Amino acid sequence: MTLLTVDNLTKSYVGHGRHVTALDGVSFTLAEGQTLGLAGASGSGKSTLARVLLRLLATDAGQVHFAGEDWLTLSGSRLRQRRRGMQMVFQDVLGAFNPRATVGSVLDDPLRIHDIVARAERPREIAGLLDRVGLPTSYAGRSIRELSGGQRQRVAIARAIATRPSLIVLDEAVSALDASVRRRILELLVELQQERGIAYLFVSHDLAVLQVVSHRIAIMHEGRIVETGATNAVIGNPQSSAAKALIAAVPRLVTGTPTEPDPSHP
Ligand SMILES: Nc1ncnc2c1ncn2[C@@H]1O[C@H](COP(=O)(O)OP(=O)(O)OP(=O)(O)O)[C@@H](O)[C@H]1O
Repeated sequence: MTLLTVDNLTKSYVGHGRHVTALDGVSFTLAEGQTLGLAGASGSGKSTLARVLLRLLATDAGQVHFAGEDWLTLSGSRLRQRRRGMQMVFQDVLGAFNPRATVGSVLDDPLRIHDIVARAERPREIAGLLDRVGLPTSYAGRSIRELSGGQRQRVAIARAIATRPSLIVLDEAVSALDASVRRRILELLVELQQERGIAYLFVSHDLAVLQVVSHRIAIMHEGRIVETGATNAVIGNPQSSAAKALIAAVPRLVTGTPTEPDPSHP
């Protein structure tokens, strides 16, 4: 079943005498429980697309259907209600929080705002979320600033899954992490997807990361999707010059091996 349909999205930034077309007629679909990897060089429009989908940024034109709804026209209480279905993990989303905020309060927010479980149940739910992302439950009392980058991303993932979403948009979610930490976070994401049937839109400039998690890959270049296909077809036999350039930029990429996404080979 199709979960997300993006149709002809267009977005320009205007200001300081400049006009930049960041999205130029972007269309794609994403099925339930699947991962679409969105790759592209810096400035190709990936973050703009992620922000438009999350309703953090308005689009100029185009449509999005998400979970059967006309997503970009939702507003007010209906939008607030439906946001629980689409969550995000950004490069350092927790960096935007008050650094003194505790892990427990960061996880309590979505549970309270979206009324996921009764108030009395929340501490147990928070402990379960921490445990699921591989953190000790005692971390609920720690402040965000005490955590390493990898631990922060685990909390960000726990926060994203707290509302039991059908889609998580990840924007360079593992890019700032060391290779071994990155590999373990990718494994966790793959496990969570298999367990819970969550779809991911996984934005990264790094095709080696996308190869691990993606069922399909879309390549962005100058605001357009210039190529899309099954992960190993795109990596093994790229058609566009943008895809070829991204592949050339990752020497460790395993090309020409038609296998399923495998979390043990990042
Ligand atoms: N707030 C803004 N004001 C003006 N131009 C912007 C703004 N945000 C992005 N742009 C421009 O829009 C284009 C697309 O940027 P975007 O950040 O979406 O690309 P990206 O592929 O995510 O790149 P990166 O990986 O470097 O973040 C770029 O040319 C960028 O300079």
